[in-house]
Amino acid sequence: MTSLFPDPDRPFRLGTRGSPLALAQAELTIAALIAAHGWPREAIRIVPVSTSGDRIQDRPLAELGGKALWTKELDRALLAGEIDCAVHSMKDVETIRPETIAIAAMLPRAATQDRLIGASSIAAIPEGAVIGTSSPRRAAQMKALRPDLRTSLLRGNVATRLARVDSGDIDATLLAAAGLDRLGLGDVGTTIPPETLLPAVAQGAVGIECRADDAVARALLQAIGDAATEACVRAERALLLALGGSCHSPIAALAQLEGGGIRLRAQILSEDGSEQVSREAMLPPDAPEAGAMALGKELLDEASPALRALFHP
Ligand SMILES: NCc1[nH]cc(CCC(=O)O)c1CC(=O)O
Repeated sequence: MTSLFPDPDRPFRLGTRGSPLALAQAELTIAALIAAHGWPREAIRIVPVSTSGDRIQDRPLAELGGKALWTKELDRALLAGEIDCAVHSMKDVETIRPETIAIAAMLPRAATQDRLIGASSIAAIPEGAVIGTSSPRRAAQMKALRPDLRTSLLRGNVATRLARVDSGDIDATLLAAAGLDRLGLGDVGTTIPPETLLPAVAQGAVGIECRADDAVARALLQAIGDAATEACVRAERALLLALGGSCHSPIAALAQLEGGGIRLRAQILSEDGSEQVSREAMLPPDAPEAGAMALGKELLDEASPALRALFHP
């Protein structure tokens, strides 16, 4: 299609949070756009946008209002026409987006697993040790596997979290392998397989949003979208929607292409890990949403009333 870009006077403005991980994800997006469209680097300008999630570090995300903390300032800049697209970790993007904003593309998914920092395996974590995490999923999963462990709130960017383990403030933590890899920390920590720790919805996926009515940006971004990633993340997000979709409740899910279908594994847990329900389903890759939502309902049907009460479908 014909487009305004590249035009040195009108670069494609790419909005991103300013954290090192967000900037690394912005650079991956820029590399994909350059490769797809043959643009010079100057055709794209990074516009850093500070979000409430970046500014408030001392309280759990769930308490502060959830994932909107990562998106609302970027949404505003997008809708105000200050940026042409916004790059996000899909894990941090709310399940229900404004109708005026479209998820135009997702980059090929990176590693989906968590890595354990501070011990060589979950079994090797000392008795009674403190796991730093701000994720209800990780806290519940660790307590399910090791009821002797305690958890303490750990927020901040990846470097801050690693430093808290190094300083001995906490004994161990879990971080997304994707984030560590993107920061050049591929050798940090032990990768835990999904059979042991099922990851968060959309972990490892980078999504790029634009205004829903911006056909030019949408087409430019669609060229860098990875269909397999988009189908799998759509399935995981539909499951999250059926469960009431928030980061307040311990929910884990992983969709992967397998033998021409999508295999969706899902788990919900009580906050202390004492109860967990796991289910999986094979879904059609072209329309996984209905089956994913049905799987979410199955999980809730199987849960005790106390566990079900954590969710708001
Ligand atoms: N909630 C923070 C967040 N959002 C996305 C990632 C990692 C990158 C990804 O999952 O794609 C992280 C850090 C972490 O969980 O270790």
